[in-house]
Amino acid sequence: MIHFENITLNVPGQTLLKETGLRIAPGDKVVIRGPSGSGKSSLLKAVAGARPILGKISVGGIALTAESIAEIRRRIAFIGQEPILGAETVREALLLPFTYKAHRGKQPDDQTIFQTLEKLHLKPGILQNEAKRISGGEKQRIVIARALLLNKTLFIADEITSALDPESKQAVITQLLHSEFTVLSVSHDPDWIKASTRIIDIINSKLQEAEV
Ligand SMILES: Nc1ncnc2c1ncn2[C@@H]1O[C@H](COP(=O)(O)OP(=O)(O)OP(=O)(O)O)[C@@H](O)[C@H]1O
Repeated sequence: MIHFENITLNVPGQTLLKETGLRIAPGDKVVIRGPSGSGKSSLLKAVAGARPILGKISVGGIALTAESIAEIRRRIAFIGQEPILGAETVREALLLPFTYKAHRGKQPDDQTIFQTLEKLHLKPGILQNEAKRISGGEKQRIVIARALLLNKTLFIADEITSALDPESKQAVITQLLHSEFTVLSVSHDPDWIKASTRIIDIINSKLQEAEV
């Protein structure tokens, strides 16, 4: 589902990561661990074409290039540490993709929206809130809700449980990790790591698979 081949991640004056290969298969739940500044977030961003990286990345058989970035982003649900919802209210943010040509006419009804929010331990009242005023953990769950409503199956998630209360965290773990989805994540949360199927540590600028 995601392949990395001969990748090198540089910051000025330093190589953070140099790796010959990593293959993530459909349905894998991969969590990346490593010290602060080791390049975990950068690696996730590189998959979405949002961080320069040397080497080859492919997603669903499509090689990441300047031309294919838009198509790859359409396939991925990227949940960053501080999502920008890009709309005035939470409802507008949630339904934003359904105003685009690719999803027009497929807007979910209110019942489906409420059920999706409930799965993520969010109350329907949040829809009326100003998008920029909800908490970071709520923003991340709205991005997940949007991806579920769009039937996305490939999730890239950067520390998405660190700000959550236990019930919300369990809801997110159930939706993303007890699922058929493919998930590439960064986390230090023991519950998230336990529910993942593969653990990869960044050690001395290399990716090293750990025992699960
Ligand atoms: N767009 C960028 N351009 C240049 N350097 C960057 C960029 N983004 C991040 N960096 C640098 O790359 C390094 C790795 O950052 P990254 O956020 O990937 O680390 P991380 O392992 O996710 O850290 P943390 O656990 O603290 O979030 C840091 O030194 C950071 O300053």
